[in-house]
Amino acid sequence: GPKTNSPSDNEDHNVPKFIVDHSTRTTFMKGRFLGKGGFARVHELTDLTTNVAYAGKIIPKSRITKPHHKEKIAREIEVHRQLQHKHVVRFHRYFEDDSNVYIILENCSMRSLVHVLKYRRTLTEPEVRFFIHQLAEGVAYIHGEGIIHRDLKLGNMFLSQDMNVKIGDFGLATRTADNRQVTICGTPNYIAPEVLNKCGHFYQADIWAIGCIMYALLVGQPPFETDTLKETYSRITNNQYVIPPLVSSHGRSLITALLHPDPKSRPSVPELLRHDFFTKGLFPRSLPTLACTQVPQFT
Ligand SMILES: COc1cc(C(=O)NC2CCN(C)CC2)ccc1Nc1cc2c(cn1)c(C)nn2-c1cc(Cl)cc(CCC(N)=O)c1
Repeated sequence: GPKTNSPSDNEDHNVPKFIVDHSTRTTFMKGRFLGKGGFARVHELTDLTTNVAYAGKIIPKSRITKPHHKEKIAREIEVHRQLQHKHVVRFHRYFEDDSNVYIILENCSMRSLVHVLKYRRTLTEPEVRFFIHQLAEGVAYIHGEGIIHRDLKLGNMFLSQDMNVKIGDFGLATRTADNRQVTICGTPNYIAPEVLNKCGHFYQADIWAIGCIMYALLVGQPPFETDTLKETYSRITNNQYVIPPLVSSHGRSLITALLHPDPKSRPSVPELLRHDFFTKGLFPRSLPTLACTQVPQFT
């Protein structure tokens, strides 16, 4: 269509085809637009030295207007760059030029579980075992590094070409050390009651989010979803949700434990990984990419 001439639009779109990281003299070629989130527009960026394609978050500096914007991006980079695990999106590097900040991340070519669930509506229990187990392994690693993600959701569970879960987007993550600050910076999707009631934000809030994600994958929608944020928050505070009969007894038992209103009563990640939901049911070693669009046949 016609090139709009509004400055904001141009500044977003005027990223050159070739982007140079002068600190390492690496040139990236900008490929197709993958999507956007927060201040970032994401393109496929290919490192011309290695021909490896990445997901490059491009953040125009002109959009980083307030100090807390800068802090949020700095935090995302500072937290994410130190993490290295099979189920965490690999942070490749970051650099900046006069116009933009570039965050170069592992490309997850099967996108995220948001897209899988949109297409499939619900997943089978073996698939949910596969995905939730990988998510929990990644969360165990992050917590072991003293980090709380604080915004675990389907859209942050990226999928690699071989259908493995990669936890991404550390924009709201925090260290347990500076966990005294209880303000919620964003509106995390699966916000835990103790966070809503400002009783502090600890590892158990991520466990709660895993419960919300597990429920959404099995049932097809999140446990506390209503038409208004006010009603949703009221249901979260009152722990008001229903697990439909289609969910197995082990699935029901695990969801109930993860969504316990008292954070101290929720299972730790190691307890979660030992739950009968994982040990007493078909647990696929891998998933075919076909599972993004149809029910896979488990042999
Ligand atoms: C090949 O890999 C991808 C493909 C696509 C894709 O097909 N997007 C289509 C492109 C065409 N348009 C019309 C619809 C979206 C989307 C994401 C891909 N990979 C991909 C995307 C990735 C990452 C890794 N890998 C990471 C890490 N962070 N992000 C990331 C970050 C932000 Cl801020 C926003 C988004 C967009 C969310 C979305 N709609 O998927 C993604």
